[in-house]
Amino acid sequence: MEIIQSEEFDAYWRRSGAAPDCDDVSAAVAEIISAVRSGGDRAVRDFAARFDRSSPETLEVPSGAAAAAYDTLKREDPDLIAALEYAGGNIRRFAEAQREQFSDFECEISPGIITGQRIIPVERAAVYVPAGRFPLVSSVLMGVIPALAAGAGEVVLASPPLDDGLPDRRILAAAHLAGARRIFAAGGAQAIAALALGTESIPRADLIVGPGNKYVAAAKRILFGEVGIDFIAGPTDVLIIADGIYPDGTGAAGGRDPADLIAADLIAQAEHDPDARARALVPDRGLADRIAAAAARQLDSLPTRDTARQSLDAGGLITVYPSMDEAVRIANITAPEHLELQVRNPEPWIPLLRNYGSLFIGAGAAEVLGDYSAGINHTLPTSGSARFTGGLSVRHFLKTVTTLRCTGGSGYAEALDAAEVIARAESLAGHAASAAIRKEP
Ligand SMILES: NC(=O)c1ccc[n+]([C@@H]2O[C@H](COP(=O)([O-])OP(=O)(O)OC[C@H]3O[C@@H](n4cnc5c(N)ncnc54)[C@H](O)[C@@H]3O)[C@@H](O)[C@H]2O)c1
Ligand SMILES: [Zn+2]
Repeated sequence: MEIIQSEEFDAYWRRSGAAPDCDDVSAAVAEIISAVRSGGDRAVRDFAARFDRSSPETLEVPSGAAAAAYDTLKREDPDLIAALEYAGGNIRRFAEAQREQFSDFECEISPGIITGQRIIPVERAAVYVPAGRFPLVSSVLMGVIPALAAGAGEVVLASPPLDDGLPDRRILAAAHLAGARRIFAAGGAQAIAALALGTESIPRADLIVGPGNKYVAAAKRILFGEVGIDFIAGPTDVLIIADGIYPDGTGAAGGRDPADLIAADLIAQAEHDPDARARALVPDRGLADRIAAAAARQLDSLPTRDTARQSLDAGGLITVYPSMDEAVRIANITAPEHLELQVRNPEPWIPLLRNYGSLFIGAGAAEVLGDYSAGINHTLPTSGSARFTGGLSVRHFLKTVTTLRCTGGSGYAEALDAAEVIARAESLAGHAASAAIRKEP
């Protein structure tokens, strides 16, 4: 991990940017997309043979396989099924509460002019579930449950095939539990291309959501427009703003150095991917050194230490800030996917923080709860895209469309007059005539 002073931050950021450079994969991904466009299923299978653990003859998972995986797992690993059901319940309750915030309405904004909004769910939503490095069982729940809460017509899922030609059976079980209709054994850019364009056996989706590595992210970026996407949910990142003091003000939780807890949260991020970014903002160099030392210690016994080390070596950063105002400034520039506010008194800072996917308020609100079980969504904007979007929610599966009704009256006449005048200014005589012909003679 690198430790810098806050006055060095701006230069660091200009040099390194929000995320590792993914431009290097754009050309390769564009080729994958065009191969799938012309070759359909066969191209998907060819790429699977190159990049995945198997190349399944049949891309669609047979119906019944997900239910069977669920039944088997319920016997063999009942704790996992119970945990997924618990998490799914929280995710569903939150998604349903979000859905209630969207409503149809009509309002007469001027006599005879009635404008309206209608909320219409997308017809077919596809959820991508990553499984290159780790089978992200939780991503099934995070994608499928909000889609169903939104009322999407059909929810399908794609995830890379393992050795047996099927997605990880825990992913299948979770898909059954969450209610995905059809499942495809396809991964990476080829899966995104197939879902966006349609192939012989994979139906074309209206919207693709879900996280993925840089190949998945690049494919979503390129195909956006031909298909709807949620946003770029690429290699993950976290920023922890700490003051080294626990909420009880003692400076330690159960005698434990806060540095241990901060290091644990940084490592939990770094273990995802060498491209993951784990960063902290701390008030003094001593705490920064203790975090770096704690991270080194904790890594030793971690099974995922190789990936975590690569990530921390490449972009792990602790910045020492002189004041909370400066910490807030840096946090807003960083626009992290996850922002943890591990400070004694978080409240005053919350309104000043503007760019993040999810905010974790206080030392107890661990990011891992957001990842899995608390109910908020873990599919969040990365690469600084929290500057302009929040994370996955029911909103992504809903279209806010508008309606117009005209019932005559003074407002109607005024609107026709104004339309005619503006049309003439644009030299669009046909538009002007279309307004004029509706006027009272
Ligand atoms: N932003 C979020 O909300 C969020 C949440 C969870 C996970 N993530 C991220 O999801 C990612 C998961 O990545 P993953 O790799 O484990 O799984 P993945 O399923 O995203 O990617 C696996 C696929 O990558 C493709 N691939 C691998 N090497 C390739 C190559 N050289 N050329 C072309 N294609 C290639 C393969 O087709 C393979 O199927 C991580 O980066 C993680 O940080 C993000
Ligand atoms: Zn995580």
